[in-house]
Amino acid sequence: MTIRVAVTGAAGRMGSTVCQAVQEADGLELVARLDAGDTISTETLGGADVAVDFTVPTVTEANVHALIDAGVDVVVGTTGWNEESYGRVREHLARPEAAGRSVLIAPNFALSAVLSMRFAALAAPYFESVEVIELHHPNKVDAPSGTAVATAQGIAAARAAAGVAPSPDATESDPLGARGGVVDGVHVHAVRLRGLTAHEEVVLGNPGEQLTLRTDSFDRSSFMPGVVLAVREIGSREGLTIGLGPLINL
Ligand SMILES: NC(=O)C1=CN([C@@H]2O[C@H](COP(=O)(O)OP(=O)(O)OC[C@H]3O[C@@H](n4cnc5c(N)ncnc54)[C@H](O)[C@@H]3O)[C@@H](O)[C@H]2O)C=CC1
Ligand SMILES: O=C(O)C1=N[C@H](C(=O)O)C[C@H](O)C1
Repeated sequence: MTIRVAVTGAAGRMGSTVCQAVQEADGLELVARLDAGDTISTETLGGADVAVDFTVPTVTEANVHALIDAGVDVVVGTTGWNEESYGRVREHLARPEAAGRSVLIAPNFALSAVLSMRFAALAAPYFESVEVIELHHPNKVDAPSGTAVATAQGIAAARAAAGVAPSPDATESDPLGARGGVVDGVHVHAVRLRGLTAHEEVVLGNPGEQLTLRTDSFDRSSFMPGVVLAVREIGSREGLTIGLGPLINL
């Protein structure tokens, strides 16, 4: 059976790459390309079964609610989500009129990044210190990256479950914010550099040793197998799924 796919943010870097990947994938058909200024409705979605949203953090939540109302399942790669916005989607999906609808929201669809997040959570309880450094192209509008936030949250949860103390840090003065942002107690640093695409390092330290986990998306093609998998699988899932991990037994 063919899965009909609409893309919101279709003119963007990710959206246009997704359109091409959908057109090249067996069993998928691209039926609508929407971007800023286009209304989301049953008509404009062109009979889609699934919509893929790669827009901007300020609009993605509204798009997801509109897409659920328009009767499609939704795969979301846009960043900017948090527990409150996840909660509103869960509440929407629980309404009778949304019965059977599913949403998957993943901060990163690249296998290397998904595995790196998992490895970081596994390693985090075994080290005194851990910090996250994300590095991206300078056109990115949000910092830190959604991946870095999710990585830090996973690290913090693993350390809390294991009863590990906070990373040691004697800093008393930091007028410029040079120690970066802090997500659930984990320091996160953002680099924006022309020439980069999407990269992340998790550095973990003990006396006399360091573990570095690094993931590099050199090209947006790295995200496409995960997006296509999510499009294929979303119809057989219920409610809200967060991350690609559950689809690949991670
Ligand atoms: N989950 C993942 O694996 C990945 C996630 N991302 C995230 O995807 C998002 C998009 O990234 P890029 O494609 O690089 O950005 P981009 O700026 O190239 O594309 C965003 C597109 O959304 C459009 N847009 C803005 N408002 C809209 C609206 N109301 N309705 C429909 N379209 C609208 C813009 O016109 C633009 O074409 C970002 O949040 C980024 O962090 C990026 C790469 C991988
Ligand atoms: O904006 C990007 O480019 C990316 N955004 C996502 C994020 O913020 O984590 C995923 C990937 O890092 C690329």
